[in-house]
Amino acid sequence: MKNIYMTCFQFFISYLLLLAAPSFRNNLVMFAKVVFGISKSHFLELIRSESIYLGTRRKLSKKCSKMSAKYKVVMVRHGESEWNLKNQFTGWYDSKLSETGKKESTASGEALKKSGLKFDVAHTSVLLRAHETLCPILDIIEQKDIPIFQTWRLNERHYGGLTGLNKAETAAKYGEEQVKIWRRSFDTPPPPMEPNHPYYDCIVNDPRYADGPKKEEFPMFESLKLTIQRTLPYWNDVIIPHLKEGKRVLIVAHGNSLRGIVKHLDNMSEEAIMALNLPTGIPFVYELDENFKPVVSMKFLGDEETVKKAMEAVAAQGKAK
Ligand SMILES: O=C(O)[C@H](O)COP(=O)(O)O
Repeated sequence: MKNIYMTCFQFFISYLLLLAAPSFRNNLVMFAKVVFGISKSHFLELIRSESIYLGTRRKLSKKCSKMSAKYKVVMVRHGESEWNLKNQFTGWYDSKLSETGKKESTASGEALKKSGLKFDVAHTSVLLRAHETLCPILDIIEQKDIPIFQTWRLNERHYGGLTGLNKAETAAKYGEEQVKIWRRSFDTPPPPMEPNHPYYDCIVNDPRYADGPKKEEFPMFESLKLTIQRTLPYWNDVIIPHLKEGKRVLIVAHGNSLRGIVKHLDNMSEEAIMALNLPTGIPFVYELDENFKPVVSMKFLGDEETVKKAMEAVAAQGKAK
């Protein structure tokens, strides 16, 4: 009985705080503190992760639903790679798909087949894991003959000196916060890849880069901001013209090159994009209006719970074991 009185009292106090405190966020923080007894930082972290994933998307789809769609683009982050499996920073290292990654690619193809989506053109990076994801997809949807455009501009962001390091071990050494900054901050880049780095030669001298990037633009590290600076020209100069020609576009690329495109399309803030972790091998659909603004935003071809769990697993890769 005493507990019931106590709970009612807490709700009453919280209600008064909701009316009295100056900002809505502070109100919520106080409400959570009084009723659930959780700290401000914990509560803000909860708001951040939940609201970015659910709230922002709901807000976007509400805003979008009034407009009419003219273009459709489907994006897929490649399936799990061997280095994803070993939890190593990969960037421009050319890791192959793991066995799970191969199954994810097949599952992507099957999801696309089930949804009846067809394409006129596919765009991908020059990295094997993206190509190994795209091929079974096209096979399953019986569209092996469509033109495929490969470009370094859709490559994963270059992880610089972190390339090859284990993410959990790096978190244990430098702290989870630092690893989160390297992985998810908008404009703090990882340390550069120096010429004595074990993977420097195989990346810089890889013949597939003979036609670009130019020597002076060849990255030695990239933040998300820098990644967007080389991805967006491709979106604007190649993909948009294809859409304007009425082509249905499929993009198979990487966690961070796709995050850059998503940030651009959904006009996400630097803070909001930090919380987005794209899962491997689950296609997602954008429908765009005549001005290339989303009418349908990041609609995954997978059930919400599976997608959410897969996103959380990607976020957790940067935790110390
Ligand atoms: O390059 C990598 O290591 C991954 O493909 C993307 O990694 P992230 O989720 O740590 O940015």
